[in-house]
Amino acid sequence: MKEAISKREEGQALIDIWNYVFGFTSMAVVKCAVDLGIPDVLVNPMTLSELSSALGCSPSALYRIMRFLIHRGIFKETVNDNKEQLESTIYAQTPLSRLLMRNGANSMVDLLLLETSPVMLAPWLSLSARALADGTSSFQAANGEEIWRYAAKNPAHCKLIDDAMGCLARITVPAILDHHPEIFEGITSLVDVGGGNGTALSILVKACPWIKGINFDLPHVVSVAPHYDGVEHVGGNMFERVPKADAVFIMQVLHDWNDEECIDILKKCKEAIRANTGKMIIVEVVVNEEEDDKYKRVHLYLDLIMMAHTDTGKERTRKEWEYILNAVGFSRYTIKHFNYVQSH
Ligand SMILES: C[S@@+](CC[C@H](N)C(=O)[O-])C[C@H]1O[C@@H](n2cnc3c(N)ncnc32)[C@H](O)[C@@H]1O
Ligand SMILES: O=c1cc(-c2ccc(O)cc2)oc2c(O)c(O)ccc12
Repeated sequence: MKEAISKREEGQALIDIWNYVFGFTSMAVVKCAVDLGIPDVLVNPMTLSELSSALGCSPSALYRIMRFLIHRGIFKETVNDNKEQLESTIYAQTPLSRLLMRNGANSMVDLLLLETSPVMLAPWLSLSARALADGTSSFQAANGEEIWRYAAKNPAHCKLIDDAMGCLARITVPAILDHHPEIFEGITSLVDVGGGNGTALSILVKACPWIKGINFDLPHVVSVAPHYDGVEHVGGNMFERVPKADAVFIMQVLHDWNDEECIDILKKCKEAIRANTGKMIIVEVVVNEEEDDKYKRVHLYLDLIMMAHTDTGKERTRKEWEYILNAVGFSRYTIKHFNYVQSH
């Protein structure tokens, strides 16, 4: 019996291994579909010939791309009810492809464009045993600078990062407001440290008009940030000084840094919050090592993204966050969970 199981497992392994040898194909074909604009064009079901003429691309190549994406559940193929047309099937959207529409609800396009950019892909190729052994930053090995200095010197890439983070903020901030609106009660001013182009704060102050928002990031980032009512952009360095406010909000920033750097950043944040009644709001992933929850794969992806894209960043478990919070002197804290997605 045991031998039969191991034979079956070995057989399955010979199939599964190809997911890792050719895994990049899925990302590349999804990127191709987004570049072609297939999710946006296919708002109404179309035949292959209608889609290829709408996109201006070869029907034979398009057929093969759609065949792959349908197999992965990104589009679907249904019976063509229009009997006047020769083609018996039509292509249609799915919930997955709607997330790849450039202006769709919860669009993930800007994050996909960041992750599939040559600058962000290159570090994965230098994520070698040597780099892991001597702690060389893969991003720096591939691009010559650590990510934030690189972004300061390359405005186009900085925009890719800012747009990607804005795309995430449009998903995470509404989820935070939906699950935990009480967090923002009693706050009249809030500084978003590492707030990027201000997308997160623009959503927050719209939902909480009693809050004055200060979007704090590096000078080269805020200098090109759009105007938002209720949001003041301030340039600076979070390792030196953070603008004062009732509350400090810091989202997906600490995971870019090691423990000592996080402690330094949070000490500057602690100095900035209103004495006695001020509030520190940290939005980060908490890796659940005990059980396999449905977000664990995303959290582990993210941890490796930090390994590839930052010098010292990582995702952290509850215990690892508690070490940092205690080291900063936050004796009292509450960990509130929220799901990125509204799992109906
Ligand atoms: C991963 S992004 C997070 C952006 C935003 N909080 C969000 O979640 O959408 C990290 C941000 O930290 C900013 N940052 C990096 N080093 C900084 C520093 N020394 N001072 C202030 N901001 C910094 C970057 O410019 C970037 O906007
Ligand atoms: O490439 C990234 C992606 C993220 C990221 C992705 C998804 C999330 O839910 C949160 C964050 O964060 C990054 C980051 O903080 C960074 O410094 C560089 C790259 C990325």
